[in-house]
Amino acid sequence: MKMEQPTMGAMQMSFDDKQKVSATSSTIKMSARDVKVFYGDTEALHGINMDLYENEVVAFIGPSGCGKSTFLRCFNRMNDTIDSARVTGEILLDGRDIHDKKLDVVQLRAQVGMVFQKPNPFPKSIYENIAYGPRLHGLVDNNKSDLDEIVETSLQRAGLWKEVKDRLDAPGTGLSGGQQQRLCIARAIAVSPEVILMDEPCSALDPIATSIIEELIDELKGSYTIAIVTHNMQQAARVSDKTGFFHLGDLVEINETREIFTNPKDSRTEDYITGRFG
Ligand SMILES: Nc1ncnc2c1ncn2[C@@H]1O[C@H](COP(=O)(O)OP(=O)(O)OP(=O)(O)O)[C@@H](O)[C@H]1O
Repeated sequence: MKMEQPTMGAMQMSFDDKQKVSATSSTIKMSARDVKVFYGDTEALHGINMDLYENEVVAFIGPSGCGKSTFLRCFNRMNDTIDSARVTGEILLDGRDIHDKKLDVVQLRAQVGMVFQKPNPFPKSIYENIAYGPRLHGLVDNNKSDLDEIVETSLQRAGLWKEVKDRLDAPGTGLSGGQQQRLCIARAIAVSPEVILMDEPCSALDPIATSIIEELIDELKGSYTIAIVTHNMQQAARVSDKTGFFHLGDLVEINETREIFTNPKDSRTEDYITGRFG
């Protein structure tokens, strides 16, 4: 995929235009402590430490293969689904170890929802795409009006309600790519998550659909903690409060997004954001 490589000057302008304000949240939602991930014998992540704060958007940037997606998947144990993957270290959600044997992984993945690169609605109606999770998690007693309300609220929060309210029985797969991605966000929202992980959620979308999702991310952070992997540095600058730069399986630095793009501490970060390597 082609990467945007804006200059520092261009990046500065986008900050000035938006007058982006630094994050103010101080409550840690999730923490990673000395997290390593191995695929077979290969160590892909070399002991990462990071805190995700409530109501904050953190962007993970870095060259292809540096471990951004692998690290993102640690927060809801999606690496468990990869046979060769082994995770060590500690990941805490509200101070609780998510690898605790008593913890229900299905419940964890509702609390820590995920949106993927390619929109992946179920081959079901728009309504059923949203209703499935709340039913599975017992959030409603199959009470139609409660379920209707969850479906409507979730679609509203994902900015899709107006476009689909008259065709809730139509297949989710019949929507445009951008609409499908918002459907997937609505599906994640429907099970009352606290954290939403997004793995390049706009990479398959056109610029208009991308900007709708970016606006949505800005709204959603009022209610959720969001971590987003992106190849697009302009996008990281637009949507995130903090940015972490990864390189060869290490988290080189994480800081306020403005700092990362205007005053990086590590020469590797500077080389990356100025397009010297990618
Ligand atoms: N399922 C897997 N099996 C074996 N190795 C894997 C697997 N998934 C990722 N890796 C390896 O782990 C390393 C990190 O990959 P990862 O996909 O996390 O990086 P990334 O920064 O998200 O890359 P990209 O930006 O290209 O998506 C790479 O060397 C990759 O080849």
